[in-house]
Amino acid sequence: MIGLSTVADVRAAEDVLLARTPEGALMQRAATGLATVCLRLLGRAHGTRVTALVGGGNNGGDALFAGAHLAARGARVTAVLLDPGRAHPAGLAALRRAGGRVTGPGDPDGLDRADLVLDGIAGIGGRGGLRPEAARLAERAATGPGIPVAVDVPSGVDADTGAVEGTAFPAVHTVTFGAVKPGLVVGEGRGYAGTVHLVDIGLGPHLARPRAYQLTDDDVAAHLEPPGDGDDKYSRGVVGIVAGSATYPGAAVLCTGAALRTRAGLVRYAGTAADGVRASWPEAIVTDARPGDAGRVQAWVVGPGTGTDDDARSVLAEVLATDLPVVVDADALTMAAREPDLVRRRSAPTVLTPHDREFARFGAEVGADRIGSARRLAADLGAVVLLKGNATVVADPDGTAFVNATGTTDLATAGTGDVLSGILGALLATGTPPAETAAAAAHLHGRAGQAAGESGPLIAGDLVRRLSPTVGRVRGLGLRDSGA
Ligand SMILES: NC(=O)C1=CN([C@@H]2O[C@H](COP(=O)(O)OP(=O)(O)OC[C@H]3O[C@@H](n4cnc5c(N)ncnc54)[C@H](O)[C@@H]3O)[C@@H](O)[C@H]2O)[C@@H](O)CC1
Ligand SMILES: Nc1ncnc2c1ncn2[C@@H]1O[C@H](COP(=O)(O)OP(=O)(O)O)[C@@H](O)[C@H]1O
Ligand SMILES: [K+]
Repeated sequence: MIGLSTVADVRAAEDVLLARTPEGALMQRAATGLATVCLRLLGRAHGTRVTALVGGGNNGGDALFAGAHLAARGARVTAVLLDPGRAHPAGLAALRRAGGRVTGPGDPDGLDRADLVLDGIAGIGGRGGLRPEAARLAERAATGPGIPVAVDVPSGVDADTGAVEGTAFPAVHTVTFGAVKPGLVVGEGRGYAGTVHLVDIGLGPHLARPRAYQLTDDDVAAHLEPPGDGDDKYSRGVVGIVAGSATYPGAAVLCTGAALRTRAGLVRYAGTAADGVRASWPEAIVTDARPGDAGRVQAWVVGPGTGTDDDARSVLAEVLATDLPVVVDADALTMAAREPDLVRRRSAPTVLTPHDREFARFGAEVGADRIGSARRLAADLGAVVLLKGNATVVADPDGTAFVNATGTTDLATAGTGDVLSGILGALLATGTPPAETAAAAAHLHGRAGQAAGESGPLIAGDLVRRLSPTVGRVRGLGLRDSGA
């Protein structure tokens, strides 16, 4: 797992480390790591042009020292000082010694010819939307030819939430120090950070235990282990699907197929789209009776395409009255938002899987702080909330959160959510902790999306078709990651 550390946690760890290291040592580690990534991106230093946008804090100091490293290797480095009176003195001196040029914000000509632009305007000390002069430079960098590289955090991005007010520096690469900050991987910030490179400056042992994580293939592989010698079709959990309707059988077919393709132990289906499911998936055990008559299961998925009429409501209430884990998706979310106590009174795990509009039905818009919003709803309902989006967020009622690292915008197509709930139900039936399981499902779903999107636009059925090879691939990558 990759821990995502808040600004407060990074500051606290830095304080401990700063007291134990010679003055300036941490900034040297940061700047050396930054220059190393820049050299890799440029391919060579000699003859290249680098423009550093330099604010009045330590983030600007990092940019100046990295600029000095690059200048010492033959790059033509120009530092544009936003606040000349407050530019990091030692960094400025180092850059000058190495032959770098220094200008002010009125003379940022270098931006139009740069091979690489370093954004050292503001890092974790940045507050609110970029000031006009900084915003102008960020916008010019966006249209210029140079590779935009953010120092620690793209300026204008809130490092904790990913919120962006107005303009932010549109990085293609972000070189971040000590720990990945949540704002680099979630919400709008994710789009501004590009590829995140983590430079180890020795903070690790001093960092508080993170409350948010990204899962890796290695972590997800642990949720996808093949059956053991002693397993049979029942032993690793049976999932029950309540989805679709006579008018909308598609959701039932996608959800059931996704469950089968994720962990094909045994999948039961109960609902009014039984004929469609039978025709598509002879492997599933199908009934058009109520969930209680479907046979024993270890987890339920309820909601995709069920509608919200009285019958659908009574089926939802029946499923939520069980002591089994339940995934509440789509139409079931609309009904649960009207009667949240159906969820609150449960003691078994519940996972809600809203997109933004479904989330808002529970009383508040998602807003710019997606992790915070998911955490609030999870705590309010005592349920895991999987908030879908470009970077899906999972929040446990205890505050632990996960931000998904996989996926593609190709997933923005009808029915892909039905596939996610099928995957999630299948994994939840194994009895693993619900929040991490939900995060694993989102990860696998994203990987299937990436695989299906490789050859062009995808439709939801392509995800189901790609699931088996994707499970195999994630298992394999997991083995490789863990060094086996
Ligand atoms: N504390 C440490 O030991 C280390 C800090 N490091 C660097 O230091 C950074 C934190 O430094 P600081 O605390 O000095 O703060 P920053 O340099 O991140 O931010 C403060 C500067 O940003 C400007 N600023 C803030 N909001 C702005 C806005 N909306 N528009 C325009 N300008 C704005 C301020 O005027 C000030 O010049 C980290 O992000 C990292 O890059 C690294 O060198 C590693 C070691
Ligand atoms: N822009 C996007 N980038 C990445 N993933 C997206 C994007 N838009 C949607 N998705 C993903 O696609 C899925 C859509 O689910 P949902 O909205 O429930 O669709 P449906 O109800 O049609 O099945 C979710 O997993 C979501 O995270
Ligand atoms: K920055």
